[in-house]
Amino acid sequence: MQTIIFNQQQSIFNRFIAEIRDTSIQTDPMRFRRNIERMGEIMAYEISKEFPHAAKDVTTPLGVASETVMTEEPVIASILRAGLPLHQGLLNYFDRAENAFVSAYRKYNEKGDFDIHIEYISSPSLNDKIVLLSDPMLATGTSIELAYKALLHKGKPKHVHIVSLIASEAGVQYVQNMFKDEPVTLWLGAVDEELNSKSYIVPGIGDAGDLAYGSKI
Ligand SMILES: O=P(O)(O)OC[C@H]1O[C@H](OP(=O)(O)OP(=O)(O)O)[C@H](O)[C@@H]1O
Ligand SMILES: O=c1cc[nH]c(=O)[nH]1
Ligand SMILES: [Mg+2]
Repeated sequence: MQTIIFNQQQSIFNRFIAEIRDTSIQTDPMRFRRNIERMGEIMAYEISKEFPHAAKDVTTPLGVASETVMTEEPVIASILRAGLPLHQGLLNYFDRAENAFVSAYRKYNEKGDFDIHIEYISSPSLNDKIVLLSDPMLATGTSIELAYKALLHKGKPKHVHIVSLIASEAGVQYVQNMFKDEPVTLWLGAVDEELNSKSYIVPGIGDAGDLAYGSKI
């Protein structure tokens, strides 16, 4: 399984990662969402290089141009709710994609432990499709795992690109182990060392869903 980590290279992508981490910039939720969207756009561009392409003749006002263009559209499958701005960024470039949504949230008990609950799924057939499974945070990896298993009820993709912005080392290992024999590629913005006792990524960014959409009760 191939893993690509964007902030290991120098590019403007790293400024967007830095901004979503920065508490002085996190006060602007529109900028937070838009930075996530912009990273989704950059990732879509890089992922598109892996797609099948073929030559196509295009009629211009002055003649015919041959361009090598993508021949297949993905299904973009995102985990609610923090996945929404990343989904939009991917969709801005893969603008003919089909779309799927899975709800996953941490349900806490009195002891402070939590389970991941999946209650909603909306998806086209995934049989033999290229699927982009997106969620900005990959902490323990459980949400990705359960969302993927739920999506399998909608068909078996031929390739899955997991797209995440901030991951923990433990989460990356968990996902790499889970998908080691599968046609899966892991695209990550940055990998952080730690998970704290509440399974938040450290230094991370905090709660991505709350930063994008406000706190919930
Ligand atoms: O890898 P994991 O340990 O499963 O954690 C990552 C999950 O946590 C966040 O969602 P959250 O439960 O905060 O829901 P939200 O998007 O509604 O805020 C995030 O968007 C992932 O889905
Ligand atoms: O660090 C984390 C972990 C899970 N979900 C988040 O939003 N942030
Ligand atoms: Mg959250």
